[in-house]
Amino acid sequence: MQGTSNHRARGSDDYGVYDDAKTYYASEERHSNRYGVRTRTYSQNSLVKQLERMGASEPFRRGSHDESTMDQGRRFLVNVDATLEILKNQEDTDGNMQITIEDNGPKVISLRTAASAGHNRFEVRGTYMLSNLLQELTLAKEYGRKQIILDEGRLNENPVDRLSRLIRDHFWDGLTRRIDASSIEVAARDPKDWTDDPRPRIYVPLGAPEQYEYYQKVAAERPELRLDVQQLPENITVELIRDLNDKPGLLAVAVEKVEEDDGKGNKTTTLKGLPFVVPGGRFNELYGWDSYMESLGLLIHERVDLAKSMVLNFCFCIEHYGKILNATRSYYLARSQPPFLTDMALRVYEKIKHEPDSKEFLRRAILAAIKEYHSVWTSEPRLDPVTGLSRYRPDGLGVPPETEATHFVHILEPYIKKHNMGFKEFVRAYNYGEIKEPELDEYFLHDRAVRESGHDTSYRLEGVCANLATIDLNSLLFKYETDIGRTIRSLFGDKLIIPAEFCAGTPYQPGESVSSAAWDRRAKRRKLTMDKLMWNEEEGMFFDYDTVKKQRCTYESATTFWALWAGLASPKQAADMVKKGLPKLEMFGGLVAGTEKSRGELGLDRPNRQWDYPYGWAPQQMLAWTGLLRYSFTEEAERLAYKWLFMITKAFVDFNGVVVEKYDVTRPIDPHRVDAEYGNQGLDFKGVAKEGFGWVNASYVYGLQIVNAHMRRALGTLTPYETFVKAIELNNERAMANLTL
Ligand SMILES: OC[C@H]1O[C@H](O[C@H]2O[C@H](CO)[C@@H](O)[C@H](O)[C@H]2O)[C@H](O)[C@@H](O)[C@@H]1O
Ligand SMILES: [Ca+2]
Repeated sequence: MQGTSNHRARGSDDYGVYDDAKTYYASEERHSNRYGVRTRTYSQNSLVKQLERMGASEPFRRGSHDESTMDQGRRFLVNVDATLEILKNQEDTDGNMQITIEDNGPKVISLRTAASAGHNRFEVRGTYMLSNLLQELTLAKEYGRKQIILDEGRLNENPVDRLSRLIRDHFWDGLTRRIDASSIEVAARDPKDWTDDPRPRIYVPLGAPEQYEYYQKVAAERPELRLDVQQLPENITVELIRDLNDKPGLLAVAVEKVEEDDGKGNKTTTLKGLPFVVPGGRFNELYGWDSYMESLGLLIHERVDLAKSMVLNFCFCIEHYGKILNATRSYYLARSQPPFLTDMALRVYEKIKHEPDSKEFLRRAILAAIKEYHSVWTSEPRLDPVTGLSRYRPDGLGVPPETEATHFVHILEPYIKKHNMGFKEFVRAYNYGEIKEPELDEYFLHDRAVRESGHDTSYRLEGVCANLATIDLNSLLFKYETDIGRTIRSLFGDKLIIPAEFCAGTPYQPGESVSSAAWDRRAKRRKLTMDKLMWNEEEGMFFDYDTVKKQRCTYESATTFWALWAGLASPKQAADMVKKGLPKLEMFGGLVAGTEKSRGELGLDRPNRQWDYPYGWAPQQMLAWTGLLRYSFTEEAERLAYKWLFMITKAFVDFNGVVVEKYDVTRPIDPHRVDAEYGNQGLDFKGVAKEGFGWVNASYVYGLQIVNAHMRRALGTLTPYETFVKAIELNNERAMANLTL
């Protein structure tokens, strides 16, 4: 993988400068040699790798200069607590437990060198090195170290390498959850819980009796957890979901049976949760489209098992809850999120196809996707029967409880005044139908749809979303149709039998066989309808279609590029999008969610929305890069990826390793500062960031695969895109002049 090319391999007889924190700081031996005079004995394997990284070619010969060339640089002898104290008092001048370009300290600290047994000192300078020192010492302290021998390489590491390494070695693990006795405490925690007694609670579907029994046992054996185990009834109605809001809880997902040894040689069978990656911040459950984006990064980092188990968790959700949920909490039971299951399953399959059960894995995922396609996305209320296109339009009752407390204040205030009630009192009376307000019903119908769209919230969708056949959703469904058709044809002999358990909500009878032709027809029909109703050649963009007003919308959104990702656009449409659409949406840090013109004026009564200008989101970037590459717009894909990666890397360097949920792509200095809705997730850490944010982590490793090697190097030296381009042009001119033809 590109991202680790200049990192040292780990050998059992060797200390790697870039070892993960546990390996680095938990090793007694590494830090006990007070003078840092290590006799490096390189394993043959790590030696070969080291030489490869230095650009030497085989056959390698160990010459006399090897030891010095392989010297990893200076090492420091650091007293952890005392140095942390100095950093805190001297360098963290705004006291936020981070060292950033906004701190006004002297930006220099002198450390004792290990080779001199602490007699000599060396100065560590600048925000980046000092903040890395703070991060390293915070980790060292967590591992109980009082004194360490610290490699300078961990302080001045190329930032692209450092961030890639942190994502690979730390962030994925920090975001991984599984639901079973081993970790239910962490998995059940919900920072969004609004009740007075936010205790861990798990809801188990009726079709998973073993899990119900298992969690009851866990609750009985570990009363200190206060785990509340509830079984869901078969029929999950909107009234039930509303009633569960008094007792919100986690929803059970897939488990596997494993053998457990009780330590006395007795073997028993128990359940083990299939792991999944959560987005981060306040989002501590399995999400729909975040998981897809995360899987793109996980697959690059060879965490195939994790991506595979997320697909299996989605199959479980479709089988037991009828859909891939917005996320796995009781209050999300009625709504879904943008569907990506077929692409996710096919990417995992590509990685595991040599394994004996891989075909079965894919069959189950495709059957689940077929069920989801029919019963969720192409059934009413989501289906618009007139156009045959689909809309985000989930059922539900009342005010979504999981948003931040103040979110609906400005909407509800006039009604609260009218009924002369307090906020909570009004919300309850409205939710339970004691107060009828049809206008509010309409508002919340669209609000739920906005949240199902994943683009919560945006003026593109507010007050209208449930009526819109959006370009995003219909591109995704086109992708489902083409993926399903192609898979049935190429991998299942053009004949897929639908078992009884996948029939509910679909037009199929148990045992019926499905061929690719029907799926090809569906895709063709959708494309023709979308061309007719959504494409605007003059603007070079696809737009949403309002199925009630029967007109094309005008909001310019980055979702137009989803048509490229799905392969729905014609080559001419793709070229038009690049020529006319792209310039409207391309900013300093990559693609913006929508144009400023489309968002419109903001004011006291019209606050900004996080999925509008000037914010940029990882999924928009990733889908656009992939789509552009699909149509051979390599230069554009590379440029957009560079801009996004540059922005993330710069914020990472200047702001103590920060990686956040979304960025203000028009803000070169501090793009991580977002003052919209619930602010930004991923900012709130002390000393060292442990998780980043799921889809941004993924976009970083995925983007590094899109840019070329030149660009990657330029990113490592924080070269702005314009400077990089000028340097390339100059180089090209020189090369041209030197051409002797
Ligand atoms: O709690 C407010 C809203 O939060 C979620 O939406 C945002 O975070 C999700 C997780 O990263 C992401 O999938 C979504 O696109 C974001 O807008 C949640 O999905 C919403 O339903 C919820 O109301
Ligand atoms: Ca600070």
